[in-house]
Amino acid sequence: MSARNPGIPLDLEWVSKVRVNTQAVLKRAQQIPGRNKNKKQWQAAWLLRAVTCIDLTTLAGDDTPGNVHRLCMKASQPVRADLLQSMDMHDKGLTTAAVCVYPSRVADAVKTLKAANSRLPVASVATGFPAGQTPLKTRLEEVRLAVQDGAAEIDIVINRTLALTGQWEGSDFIKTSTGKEPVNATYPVAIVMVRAIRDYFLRTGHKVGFKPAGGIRTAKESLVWLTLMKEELGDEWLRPHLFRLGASSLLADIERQIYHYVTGHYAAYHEMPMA
Ligand SMILES: O=C[C@H](O)COP(=O)(O)O
Repeated sequence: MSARNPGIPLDLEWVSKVRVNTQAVLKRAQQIPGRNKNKKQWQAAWLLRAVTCIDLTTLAGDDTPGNVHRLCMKASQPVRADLLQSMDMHDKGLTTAAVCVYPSRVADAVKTLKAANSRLPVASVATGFPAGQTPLKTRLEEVRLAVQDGAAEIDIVINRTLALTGQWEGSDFIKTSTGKEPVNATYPVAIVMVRAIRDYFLRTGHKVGFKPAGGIRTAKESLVWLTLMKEELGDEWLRPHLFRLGASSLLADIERQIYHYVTGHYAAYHEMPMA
């Protein structure tokens, strides 16, 4: 994580002055997918970078200690060792950025990672995820309990009622969505959000991170997200302290593409077991 954002007094005049040129944003969003033309080893390098930015996530009602254990092991060794060896990346300590689970599964994740001698952070969604419609008292208690169980990062569902009525302040990271909505991370919305991050940085000097989440499933999409971040905010926002991809199944496709890069053919699904 980057240095904490101390926040600034809420300036609704600044907010109300923001204007978005919808047509220009939509045009820009259409262009970005065509802008990453990297081939072969450069593309493989970008895919490995994407892996380091993934919050490998399981947020299912039927999560168990068992599947959280598998998720953590996968996050600690996200790409098959023989593939990394072929790319001379076996000794770089490649991991995802974090694992992301429900508060009640934090202790399971922490236990597995500790046993595996991994320093990977555990992120917990909290505060009445995904609707966020629980009282402040229980929201705070949920955060306290997740931290007590060892969560290093908390994905807070903002109180949208307060946000819509202009009662909000700064944060360290902003996330597109919970991943549980019919529409989640989209490029046009992301462009508006990252430009707000840029404005905030220019005005205050504080760097806020960005996390698109929900429905990001293909290696190709991960490259588009990296391109968007690089072009809109610069190279520093291509690193896990300022950029995360919240995703449950993206890693599987990235590993398949890396397999293809290394071997020249696609792996059968049974050759790429995924947590
Ligand atoms: O924050 C993470 C998202 O809930 C994951 O969404 P996904 O299962 O569509 O990848």
